[in-house]
Amino acid sequence: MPEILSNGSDASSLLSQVRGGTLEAISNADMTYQLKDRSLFIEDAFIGGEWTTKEKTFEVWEPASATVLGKVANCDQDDFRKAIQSAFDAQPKFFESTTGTARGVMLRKWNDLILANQEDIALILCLENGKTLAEAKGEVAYAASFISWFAEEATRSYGVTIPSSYPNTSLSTIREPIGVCGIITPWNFPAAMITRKIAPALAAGCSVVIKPPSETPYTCLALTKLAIEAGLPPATIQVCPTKDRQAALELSTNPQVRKISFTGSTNVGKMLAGLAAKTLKRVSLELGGNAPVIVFDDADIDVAVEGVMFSKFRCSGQTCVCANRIYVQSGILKAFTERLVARVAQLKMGSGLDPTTTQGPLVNKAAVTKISEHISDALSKGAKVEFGGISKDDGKEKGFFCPPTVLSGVTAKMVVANDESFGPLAPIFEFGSEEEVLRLANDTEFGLAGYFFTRDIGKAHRVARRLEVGMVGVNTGKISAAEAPFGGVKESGYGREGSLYGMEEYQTIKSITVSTV
Ligand SMILES: NC(=O)c1ccc[n+]([C@@H]2O[C@H](COP(=O)([O-])OP(=O)(O)OC[C@H]3O[C@@H](n4cnc5c(N)ncnc54)[C@H](O)[C@@H]3O)[C@@H](O)[C@H]2O)c1
Ligand SMILES: O=CCCC(=O)O
Repeated sequence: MPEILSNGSDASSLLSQVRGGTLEAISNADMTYQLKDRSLFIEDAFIGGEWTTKEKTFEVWEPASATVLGKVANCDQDDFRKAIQSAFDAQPKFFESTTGTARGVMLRKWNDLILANQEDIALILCLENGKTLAEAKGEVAYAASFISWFAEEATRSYGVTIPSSYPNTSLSTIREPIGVCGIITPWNFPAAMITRKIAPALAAGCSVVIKPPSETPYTCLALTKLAIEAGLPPATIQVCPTKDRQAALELSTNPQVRKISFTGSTNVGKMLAGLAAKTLKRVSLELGGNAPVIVFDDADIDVAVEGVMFSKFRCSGQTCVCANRIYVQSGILKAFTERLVARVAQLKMGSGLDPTTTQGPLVNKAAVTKISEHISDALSKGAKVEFGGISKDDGKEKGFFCPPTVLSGVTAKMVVANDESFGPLAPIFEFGSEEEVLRLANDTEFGLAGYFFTRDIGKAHRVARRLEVGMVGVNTGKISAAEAPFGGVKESGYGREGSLYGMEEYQTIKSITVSTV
């Protein structure tokens, strides 16, 4: 196996300077990183418009050094109840006292403050999530793009007039905020998964109670501080970090919450939807994926390789829309595999703070173990390692590092064909015909994203329609943007985020019939 892990030890010495919530200055031989605004590193909950210190805390880890970064307030059920009550009281006042334009102005200001603090937020995000600083900066900009998008959409919340079948009667509709929204998000995009939900909720006039991921709560707390500075009424945003999952379930059961928006794993999503059904809450679910990438014989191989690199290795493979299965047609299998391996060999694993790193660590040890298990299972059933391999745990390296790996000869019988790896594992399957690959690609309970590469325009339209997914990339691995509807079909969930549809998820339609006599 080639030597990939080059600077894990640098990472650990570098990160050893920021233990225990003293995130002041981080430096190594080549660079000095410093939070310009130290007050963005917050360990409290935000309940009822107040920063709330808790005696009980939970540890947040740095994946790059496998050590504790700090300790954050661990909210209990009572905290959730208080937060929900406060959001419930604040919401009608917020909607009635603001126009869509006024909410848009606040959101715009929040967007501007986030961009003004992009470097600080990216540093916090990089430390708690592990992704590279460059990716973290990209995520902060991506997160802000949802806020600026919904700042505009806030002014475009239209009703319709409907010709009434009754004489002398006018019939029209208005859109109203659904009420208090419970927001539960994962660690892989600590900023963007939150803004993609709360920007449309606030634009619609809702209030929100957020349970940020316990692995990455700091980014959410920094964003919240800036939201309040931007003028959003404090009680419209409540943040309850917790490691107590039972306490967080209050969001799914409390009748004052009218909507749950969840991004995360399919099993947890199903459980939350079941609980929310008891009080008939509206639910949006952005769940797991098992994205196929299909490379047809007629594809431009370089374009396909770059598309796979982006889709597979973004956030070290920990993206719900990441390529999970790479189907390559027989005629170009050898050429594609060689070029993909050459590109993967250029990746460099290490601390996200090192500017030469392209692949940060995975979120925790369990994530690394899962990839090792997928590789072992595939090898035991006949797959071959083209690059990388099982992560060596020789005790020398700290951090949850996992080498980027390419496997060939992968088949539908292997675990990786059916289970989301959520890591830097690129398994290559060979296929013969379009019909065969569509059957294989759709043979999964998931349906989030799918990608394919071809230069045949007829095939492009045909295959895009036949893939059973919510989002398709044709000749590209880049499909995410504020203006693009984001969401899945089948067990990847329901509801759409971003785009012209995103705000509808947080609104109800009221019809008003007026007799004009
Ligand atoms: N479709 C999408 O848009 C999208 C985006 C990102 C991640 N994901 C999916 O998320 C998964 C990875 O994220 P994860 O491991 O953090 O998922 P997860 O389901 O374990 O956790 C997601 C969130 O739910 C909380 N949670 C977990 N169990 C809970 C419980 N019993 N009660 C209340 N809250 C609970 C977590 O603390 C976290 O905040 C992957 O499957 C990935 O595909 C989907
Ligand atoms: O991981 C899921 C979300 C990533 C994205 O928005 O592209």
